[in-house]
Amino acid sequence: MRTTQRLYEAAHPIWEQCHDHPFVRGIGDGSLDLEKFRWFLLQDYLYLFDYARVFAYGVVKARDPGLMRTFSANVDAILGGEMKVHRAYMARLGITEEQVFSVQPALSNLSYTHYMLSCAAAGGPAEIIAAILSCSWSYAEIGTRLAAIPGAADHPFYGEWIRSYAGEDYQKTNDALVELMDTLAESCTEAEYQRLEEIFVNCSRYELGFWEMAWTLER
Ligand SMILES: Cc1ncc(CN)c(N)n1
Repeated sequence: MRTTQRLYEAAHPIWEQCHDHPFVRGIGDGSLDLEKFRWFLLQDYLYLFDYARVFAYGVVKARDPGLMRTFSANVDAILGGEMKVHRAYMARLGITEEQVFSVQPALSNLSYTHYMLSCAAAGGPAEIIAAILSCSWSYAEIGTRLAAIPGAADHPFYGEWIRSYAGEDYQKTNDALVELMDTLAESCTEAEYQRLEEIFVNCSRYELGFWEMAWTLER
């Protein structure tokens, strides 16, 4: 069985809770309270800077030039690609980048990013990809599932969010990361695999916590 298939199965019950979370459901049926989305957006914008830093660790730790370029391209894809959608929503909601920086990250957010950064600091490229993969992959799945709800991707406000994660660019970037995880784990021992699974499942738990943080407006 592919490593990513094992990882997916290990985290599957948590991912299903993410799909069932009222915040995610609210994006899908358009009923999500704007105040909750606004809080999510602010927190997620802060989150993505650290997420990009986790990839930057990969640039430092990779020995192979091709792998360095992959990590570097992902830093770019986050700062210039995914965050562009956030900036568009911020403009719609009248939020400036300066205002985001005056917001305190919620503890669920801070704990998540610090966990990923500590895995990246202590590990190598495989641990780094394991730490970012549940983030990238779960959103790819959420985007795809939400886009399959009739009318959801055309919603005047939440449609753009759905289209960005269901879109070809995001899906392709995620597919490449899934493939990279399999490549990097190809010759790992069972004990090394267990460490990757631990990281992947913990990050999936943090993903669920992030939805809950936004839903409860955790400060
Ligand atoms: C918390 C979180 N997790 C995942 C993603 C998708 N990159 C995100 N933007 N934010």
